[in-house]
Amino acid sequence: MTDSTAPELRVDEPAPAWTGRTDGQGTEHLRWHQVVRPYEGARTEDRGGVVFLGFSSDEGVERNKGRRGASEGPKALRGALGGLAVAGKDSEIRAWDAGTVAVTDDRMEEGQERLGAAVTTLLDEGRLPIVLGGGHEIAFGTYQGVSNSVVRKGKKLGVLNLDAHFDLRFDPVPSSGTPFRQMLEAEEAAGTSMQYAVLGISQPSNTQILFDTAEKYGVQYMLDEDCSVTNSPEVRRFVESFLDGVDLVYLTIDLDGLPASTAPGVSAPAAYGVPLEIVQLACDIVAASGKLAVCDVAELNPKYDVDGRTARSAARLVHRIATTAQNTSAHKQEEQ
Ligand SMILES: N=CN[C@@H](CCC(=O)O)C(=O)O
Ligand SMILES: [Mn+2]
Ligand SMILES: [Mn+2]
Repeated sequence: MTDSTAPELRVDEPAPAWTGRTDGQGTEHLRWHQVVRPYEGARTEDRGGVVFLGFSSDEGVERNKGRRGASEGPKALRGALGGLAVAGKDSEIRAWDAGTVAVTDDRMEEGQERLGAAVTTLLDEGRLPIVLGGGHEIAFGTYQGVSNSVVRKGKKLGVLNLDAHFDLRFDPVPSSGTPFRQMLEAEEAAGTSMQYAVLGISQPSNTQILFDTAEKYGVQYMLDEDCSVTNSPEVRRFVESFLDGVDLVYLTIDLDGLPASTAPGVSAPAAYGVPLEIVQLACDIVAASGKLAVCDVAELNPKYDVDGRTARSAARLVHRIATTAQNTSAHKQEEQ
């Protein structure tokens, strides 16, 4: 049973009904829309499992001079994931939808705080929160959630960003381009320790000052050009070495790290990009490590998507992470 004194999770929009093709009710027919149930806070009896949480926001991308539309990302991602088939014969997948935190008007910071509070509640209950964005300002909300959770206490946090961009901008106004600088500054102020790593950096999409900032903060990164499928052993080494140096991981996926052919529905499509195979490999390694605390997916912009490609790619990654993480001991139902 969950702790009846645990705070209720507060969102702005309730979980929608999940939909998708239905082939039958037996476990051999299962798709995600038949598995995901509305999350009921302290009334949700067992622990563990995955909880999806939407973060609907355009404000960070707007402030960062990008293209609006990511606020519709949670809806598109739920829609794409709903129709995917659950893996395996006797699936142990347990998944809930807690609804959506929505940024209204320009009140982005308030939304990030509400997202953080929701993520903290879920982490403190032993869940794996998977947050569906929303612009990459989602990251400073998710980060607040993990930082304030009991799971973080005394642990070195690793933040792995799969992204073409560092998002370490020094702009005075927070946006989708600043969350990791905000985190690193918060860690400095709190005297806590965090390692930031990025897979897929596009050199032409990041000015020299961003590389200088990355160096100042000891950021580990690999360029998109070095993330080809033939170079997958080096990618594996990079991710494993990052994992070795931290206790707990926050994995954040910015879909603009994928090639524009795979992910056209973003504010800043990638001319080069990291192949889906490699992004999935990184996700697999992290999800199977037992260190994954929380994950989010950012920048899905259905307005610019083509045939739902970006939503489908994102859904496939979420499917993979949720499945792999639940097959590792860390997120299996606690045996008490
Ligand atoms: N979160 C996105 N960040 C990128 C956007 C780049 C662009 O719009 O071209 C950045 O600030 O560098
Ligand atoms: Mn990006
Ligand atoms: Mn980003």
